[in-house]
Amino acid sequence: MRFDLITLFPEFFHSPLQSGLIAKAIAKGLAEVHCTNPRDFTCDRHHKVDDEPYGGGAGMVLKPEPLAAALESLPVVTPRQVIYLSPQGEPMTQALFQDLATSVEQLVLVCGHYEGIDERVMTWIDREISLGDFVLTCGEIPALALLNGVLRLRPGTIGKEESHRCDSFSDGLLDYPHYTRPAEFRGLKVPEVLLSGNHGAIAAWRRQQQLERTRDRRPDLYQAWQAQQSDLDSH
Ligand SMILES: Cc1cccc(C(=O)NCC2(NC(=O)c3cccc4nocc34)CCCC2)c1
Repeated sequence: MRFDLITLFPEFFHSPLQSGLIAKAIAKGLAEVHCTNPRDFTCDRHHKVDDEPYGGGAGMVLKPEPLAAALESLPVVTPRQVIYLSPQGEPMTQALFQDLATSVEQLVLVCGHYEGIDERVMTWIDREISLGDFVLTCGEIPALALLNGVLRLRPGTIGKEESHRCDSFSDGLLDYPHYTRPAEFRGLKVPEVLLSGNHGAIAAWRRQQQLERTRDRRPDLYQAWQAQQSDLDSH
């Protein structure tokens, strides 16, 4: 899978691309990640990538020419999607990651800065996706989240030991609590069931924990899960 990051700050991605999951996937040839800087596509002496907003107001807007030129400079691998990371986008979910991981060979991720990008750049954008409803200073952080979430779902990227991790969330529940050695730490004990070796009881306890935590902490997820369950039961 090929990822193209359109970013004014390619150095932002240097360390994340050299560590962990992404580095392993790149080393295994499962992914290519390229950064393209719109500043390299400016024609003026000052390499201007932003300008004042028409209509006035504070802040600056990313100019359309450098972004469009950067996008048009990319090789095209199909199927592809050009995504603008944006607070106006559809929210990131595990289902969205699954969809992207299985439906495209190239993901172009456009990262905004300042107040955003000139609206005319949307001509080149297929989809807007958001990390969530809050204010950030840049689109690079959401881009990295999307890259990580999609890449880990591609076959071969993560070992078997990791793959169960998404099981709980892929059925829409929060995770159960995790423990490791020592069995007692500062007087804090590990739940007995986990030391029992009774795998049926352990699985039941974990499922119960997932349900309780989801019900208590995320009633929205819990309701969606219940609806999904009754759908499954009625078929
Ligand atoms: C709720 C709200 C309303 C108005 C502005 C902003 C805001 O944060 N504007 C600033 C920018 N925000 C993001 O890019 C951004 C932010 C959050 C999630 C995201 N998921 O993808 C990209 C994301 C846009 C251009 C550069 C940074 C946020």
